[in-house]
Amino acid sequence: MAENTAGLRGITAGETALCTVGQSGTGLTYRGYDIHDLAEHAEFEEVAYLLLYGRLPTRTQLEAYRERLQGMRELPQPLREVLERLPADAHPMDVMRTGCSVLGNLETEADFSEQDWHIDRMLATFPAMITYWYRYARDGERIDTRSSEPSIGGHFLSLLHGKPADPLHVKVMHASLILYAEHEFNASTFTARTCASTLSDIHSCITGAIGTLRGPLHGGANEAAMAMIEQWRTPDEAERELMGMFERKEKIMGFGHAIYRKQDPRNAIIKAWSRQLAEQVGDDHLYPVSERVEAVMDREKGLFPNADFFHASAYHFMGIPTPLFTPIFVISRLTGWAAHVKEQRAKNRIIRPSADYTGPELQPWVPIEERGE
Ligand SMILES: CC(=O)SCCNC(=O)CCNC(=O)[C@H](O)C(C)(C)COP(=O)(O)OP(=O)(O)OC[C@H]1O[C@@H](n2cnc3c(N)ncnc32)[C@H](O)[C@@H]1OP(=O)(O)O
Ligand SMILES: O=C([O-])CC(=O)C(=O)O
Repeated sequence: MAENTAGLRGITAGETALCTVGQSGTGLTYRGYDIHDLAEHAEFEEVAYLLLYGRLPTRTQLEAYRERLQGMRELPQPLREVLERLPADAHPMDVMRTGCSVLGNLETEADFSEQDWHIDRMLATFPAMITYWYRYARDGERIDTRSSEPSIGGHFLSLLHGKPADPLHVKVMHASLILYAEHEFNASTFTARTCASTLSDIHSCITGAIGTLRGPLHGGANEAAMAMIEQWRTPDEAERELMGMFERKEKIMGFGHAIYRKQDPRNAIIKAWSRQLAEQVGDDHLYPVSERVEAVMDREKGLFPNADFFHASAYHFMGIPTPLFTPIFVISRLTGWAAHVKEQRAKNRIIRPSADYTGPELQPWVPIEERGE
């Protein structure tokens, strides 16, 4: 029987030198480097450089790159004004989508030779874009969007909390941003590449990708997973409620994957950080609940946690509000999206697949007077 190709599953839709997903069943590499090595040894900015510029930076290149990004963090005043006008109850992913689009109006990519500058500018401003809106909407405060934190993750945390970031949290942010940075032809990256294939500008590519990442079947799953686990006070309660969800045929967010069949290699890494953070904050239920959910999903459904599931508890333990979880994914995945846009532009043909027609046969035209009420 022909394989089920709905959702383009199993169809090769192009080439990439950026990433392999599940090539050996469970593996993940960025430009040939294993995700375990990157998450253990690298800082996020090194991985961003690797993805965007094709090789790991030397120490001098990394320092220069970090300094360049630090110097680009200030938000343009008209963008602040737009952010202030967005509703306080807007979804932060909608804020990111609008913010990116506004930036593209204020600093338009006039020519592809400018692409690296615009990518760096987005990388530098996205943490401030979301935290400026969040702090204004929540506290009515117009925060200073500069910080002395050299890393993107530390910068995000210090703007969010209004104080220097905890060193352990900075480490977790490096790992988290590395894990989320790139994943081949996932839905949001494919959106970015499709947009790029029309020779559109970089902000349009990234804005479209943000909208695609927002959905709960993709990046939005980390928030949905948090909403689920925070309802449960004990592992036994979690197990009982999960069994009810199975009966009602509900999807369990943060589990399963379109490509991986046995495990998502990012899970063990973020799970270990979640465990360490649970110890740091003295958590006695969220981490045990998460572990029970993992065990029950394996026992009952043979499904494993994807990158999103233990990100929920990890981010929560760092004091990050749930609606900001997916915007952090944006801050990270921007690097993968942008690297794919560059790759598409370097060897472009407009992406335009075909469809099998399932509509009616050719029909005679019916004038409007003859169509009835
Ligand atoms: C960073 C990321 O984007 S990772 C993905 C984040 N998304 C989520 O966590 C949302 C929950 N998971 C899902 O919805 C899916 O697993 C997806 C969207 C990730 C992958 O979808 P698909 O490729 O269609 O999944 P797949 O073909 O493996 O599904 C096989 C079966 O398992 C079921 N299944 C898969 N995931 C789940 C889940 N999380 N909960 C319950 N059942 C599930 C499917 O409904 C399907 O059953 P069916 O054949 O009776 O319809
Ligand atoms: O690859 C996918 O389909 C989804 C995913 O895990 C990601 O984008 O990180």
